[in-house]
Amino acid sequence: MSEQPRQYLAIRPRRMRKNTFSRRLMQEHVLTTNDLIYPVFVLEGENREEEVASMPGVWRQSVDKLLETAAECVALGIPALALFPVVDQQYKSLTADEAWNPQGLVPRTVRALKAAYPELGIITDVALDPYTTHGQDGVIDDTGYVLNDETVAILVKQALCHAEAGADVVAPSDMMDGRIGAIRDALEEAGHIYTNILAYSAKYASAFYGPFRDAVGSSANLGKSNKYNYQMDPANSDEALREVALDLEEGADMVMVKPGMPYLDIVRRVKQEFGVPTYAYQVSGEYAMLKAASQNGWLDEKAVVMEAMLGFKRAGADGILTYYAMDIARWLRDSA
Ligand SMILES: NCc1[nH]cc(CCC(=O)O)c1CC(=O)O
Ligand SMILES: [Mg+2]
Repeated sequence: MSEQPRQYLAIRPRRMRKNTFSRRLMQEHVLTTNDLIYPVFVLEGENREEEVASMPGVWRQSVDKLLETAAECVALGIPALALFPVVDQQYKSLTADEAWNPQGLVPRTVRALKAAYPELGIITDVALDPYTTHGQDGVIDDTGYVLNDETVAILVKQALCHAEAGADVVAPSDMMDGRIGAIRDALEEAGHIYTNILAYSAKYASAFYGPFRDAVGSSANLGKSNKYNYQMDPANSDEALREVALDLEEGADMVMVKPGMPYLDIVRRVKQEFGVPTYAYQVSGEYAMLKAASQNGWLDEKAVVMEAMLGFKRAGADGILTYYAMDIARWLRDSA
């Protein structure tokens, strides 16, 4: 006996999608300005602004100009900036001493930003690549291998220098082992008990960092070498959980997954497993892709950027570091 076909569809998922009100009621995730961290590039001098060739709309700015950008971020309600220095070649060395110079570009910029906009969160990058002549994130031996413990000792000085300048959050992005614990101990000992650590726990050896290395001028120094002996293999996922577990045990307050869009599975697993504040970095190459396609008229920029943001939120990110932060904040404001 053949089965009778059903006469009516009891379940029609499209019913809920038919009207705007029910689509709104059914919406599971929402992006707000509270989710945004804006990465900025600072350089020496006054009244200087240079657009990054491979990142149209992204600028390297001297501190006075950066203060104007910060004012806009405050007005737009962006919670925090992530600061990256463009260091003059003359200050680079094998031992990256400039990384912890209290009069260096980063501490000077932090002091200026905190004095002008105390409520704006300032996140500093803890890593040696802007300060080494070879562009690696740490100090190297004569084979070019990045030395772990020697590097961590310098990262501790760098993090302390940033905290003393008033950074709210120090963000080690170097992937050395044990640096979170060493930095946490040093901060506690120095009385900086409220300095947050945002650990780049799962940072992959990614080709999507290309435009960033142009922006800070480390790509020429790096040449043909790579970062495979400290950044993670894109083939791995369990390893990310082990890295996050270690950084949390060592005293990280927040963890970062980087890059973003090709690694949303990692964001999801980290958030699900640990339930800690989890961030994703939509990196320079992701920005460059979306920007280039939009400039060609191949993609609708606002639509794809907002869709990408919802992807991060769905995956479980509590916030997104994105070069689009100011554009997004304006779009959110104008559609409110
Ligand atoms: N400490 C290195 C660092 N800090 C920020 C980025 C990349 C950020 C981006 O691509 O937007 C990188 C990657 C790298 O050069 O290995
Ligand atoms: Mg680690």
